[in-house]
Amino acid sequence: MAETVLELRGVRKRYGGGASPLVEVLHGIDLTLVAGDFVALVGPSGSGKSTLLNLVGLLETPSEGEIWLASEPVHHASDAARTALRNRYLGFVFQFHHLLPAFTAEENVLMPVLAGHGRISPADRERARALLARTGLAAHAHKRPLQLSGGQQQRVAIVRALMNRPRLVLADEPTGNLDSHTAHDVFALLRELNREEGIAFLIVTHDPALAARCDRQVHLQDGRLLPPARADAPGG
Ligand SMILES: Nc1ncnc2c1ncn2[C@@H]1O[C@H](COP(=O)(O)OP(=O)(O)OP(=O)(O)O)[C@@H](O)[C@H]1O
Repeated sequence: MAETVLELRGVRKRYGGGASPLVEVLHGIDLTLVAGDFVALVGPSGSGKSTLLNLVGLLETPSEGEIWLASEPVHHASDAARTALRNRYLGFVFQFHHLLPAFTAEENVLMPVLAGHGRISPADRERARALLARTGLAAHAHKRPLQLSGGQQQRVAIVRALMNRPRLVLADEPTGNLDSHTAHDVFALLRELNREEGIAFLIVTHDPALAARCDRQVHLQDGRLLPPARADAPGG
């Protein structure tokens, strides 16, 4: 059986308190992802997708419930521990790539290595070059972000997310800023890297066509996950 990379048990998130009213936006989320999973997180605006991604990304803490990454409980981790856990287990891809404009593609890709280990080894450089070549960017490794197209910039951001060999990549509208043809290519690349590297992906997307290309869709509505649609259900 594939190794569990993420487990949420009864996760609730509330905002406010004190002078402002307390509002619960996630009402008891249970979710499991295993190695190699390729899962779309879908739901209407305001349903809680970003909140859920921020909790899994250890950018926020749950009000109740448990979050496990691999076999580690992370819901009570300190700020310092969360930073270390993020570097060890997680990669991030956002709608806007957030590449550093003053640095080349290769330097941008090496940033998480520097952040995680404090130094860059020859093996790290080799992995960076191999991944850039794998994603069709060999000739662009020494260019700065502004010298690259939108699709190329997003591929650099994807390579950057994979550098530390994460168990799980969290992608928030990773193709939301691209034209549909480029979005298709970038999504296909995510899929190939998922298969080749066995990394699990949790992808927030508003695009039903892209969501349909994932192995599984999890639907959030009003802060709750809907039961999975059954393939044998009428109309399903
Ligand atoms: N810091 C906060 N304080 C108070 N309420 C918040 C906070 N962050 C999010 N919310 C509320 O939580 C709910 C879920 O928001 P969230 O951004 O997670 O939804 P979403 O599904 O990602 O929406 P979208 O698709 O529009 O990005 C919304 O009602 C939002 O107003």
